[in-house]
Amino acid sequence: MGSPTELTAWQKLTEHKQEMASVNMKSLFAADPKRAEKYTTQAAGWTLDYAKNRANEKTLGLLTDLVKEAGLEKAIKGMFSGAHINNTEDRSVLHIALRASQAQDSLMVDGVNVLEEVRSTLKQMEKFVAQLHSGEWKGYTGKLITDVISIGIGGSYLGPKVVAEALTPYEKDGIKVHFVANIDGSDITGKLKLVNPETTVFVISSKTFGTLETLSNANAARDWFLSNGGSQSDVSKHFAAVSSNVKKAVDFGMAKENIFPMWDWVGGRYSLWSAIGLPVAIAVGMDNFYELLDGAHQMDEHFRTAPFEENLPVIMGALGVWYINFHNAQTHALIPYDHYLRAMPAHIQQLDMESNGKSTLLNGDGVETDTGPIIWGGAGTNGQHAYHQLLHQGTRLVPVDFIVPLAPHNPIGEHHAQLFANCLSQSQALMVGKTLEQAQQELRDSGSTDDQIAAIAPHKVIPGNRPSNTLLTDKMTPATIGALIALYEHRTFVQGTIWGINSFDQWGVELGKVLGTDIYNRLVSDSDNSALDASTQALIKAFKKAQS
Ligand SMILES: O=P(O)(O)OC[C@H]1O[C@](O)(CO)[C@@H](O)[C@@H]1O
Repeated sequence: MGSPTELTAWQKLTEHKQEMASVNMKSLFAADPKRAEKYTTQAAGWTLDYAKNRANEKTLGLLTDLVKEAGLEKAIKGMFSGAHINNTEDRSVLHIALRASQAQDSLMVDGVNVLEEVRSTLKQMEKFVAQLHSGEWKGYTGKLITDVISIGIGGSYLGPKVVAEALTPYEKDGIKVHFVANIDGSDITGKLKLVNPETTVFVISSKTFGTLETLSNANAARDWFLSNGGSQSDVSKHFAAVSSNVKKAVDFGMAKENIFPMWDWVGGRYSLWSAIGLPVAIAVGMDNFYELLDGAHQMDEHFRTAPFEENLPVIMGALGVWYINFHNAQTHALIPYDHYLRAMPAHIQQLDMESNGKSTLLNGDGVETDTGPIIWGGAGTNGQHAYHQLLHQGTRLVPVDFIVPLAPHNPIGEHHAQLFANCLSQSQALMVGKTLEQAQQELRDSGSTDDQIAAIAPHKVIPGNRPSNTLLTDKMTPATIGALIALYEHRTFVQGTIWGINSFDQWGVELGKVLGTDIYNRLVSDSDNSALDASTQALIKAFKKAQS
């Protein structure tokens, strides 16, 4: 596909944007008492209320036309059948296979039934998790394992970390799971201070087993283990790996049976459902891990089969494009009103920005439109006392997704009712805003003079008409969290398909890696740096001076 600007629906949306310029969401609600009902839809334990958007029936009709014209139906079929939709790496994109239903027994990709591989890996995980929790697996001095440190970065870290944190209420007793990612030595140093080498297992998660940060941290962990009582022959009792590079993991000292496979058809940022999710399974048990997979599968089935007009990832993806490309929204905020889900925006940020931060169309031409937005956010209500000011009165349009459960995990006092009320009040305030007349009246009612009203009222005006979605679920469970993350995975794919880009490669990351190695070599040698730019030369000099 070429540029989406060539699509008829895109051109109609450009015109339609002008028609909508004077339409306020408040008037859309006033004109249609059924608006909330009409623009609410459900799937996999989630209700999406998308009524607070700058959209009417025509907008939504045109957005549906757009996804159809962009070939989403074919793209979905391609993904679910294992076609090589990652064209630049000539790979299938099959995170959906990692959570396929047990009722499906084959998914043939390039002559291999990938479901057999997935299921045998799940069995291997089951065994490993059971051995750790039952106490059958012991450390080198015969003590029970109390801590697992997962070492990985990017997709081999964020997804599992965020989900493990989100599932805190489901943690099994006995084993504490920690995560290390950063090459900054403070990360691993801090975690090693918490644990005992006799009772700690390290899981090294790296699809390639070649990532600088992960290997450096894995080596530091092994050195620490060896210098604190462990011997080389004990390494296999304390280190496991998740990787598609078995040879490198064996060379490190892992026993073959403690190496969990990965496949090139799973992208890093989509890999938490594979053995990369092992730390999650250890933290919450395989039963909950299976629930997580099942929730994601429910969303997959919804995405695959529901009409686009009722399809959550399609609606959210298309509305996102409406704001990014037709309203110049540069960012999109995710605000979970759930303490355990507070790190979710970071995972979706990685998922979306590594996927859709692209400037080249599938056919190799440059894009003519904006693509993936900056994804950001954080937990409500904390953000209300920080960045929400910009959401309400700043100059930028920031579409928001509010995510909130109906029931809390920790019902104390009025906390949950207050949390829920705050969530609703934010989406309401973003939509209704405050007019100058309202601000003036408020000041008048509180006894302000005319001069004071004239000076202060303009500052109290809140433009309103700012869009948001609300995602509601009964409770944050493994299944609903699985479905939620799958929803965002598919939303990303919908948008990538509309823009005509490949959401599944990440060539941009490579340049930083290559230059990082080059500069590291310069820091630790007497190389001639005169060909480098003056700024980089000076910074290298500063580092070397500090070491001398
Ligand atoms: O699992 P690996 O091979 O260590 O890679 C880690 C991460 O690095 C990235 O390539 C980005 O640098 C991610 O896509 C990936 O999840």
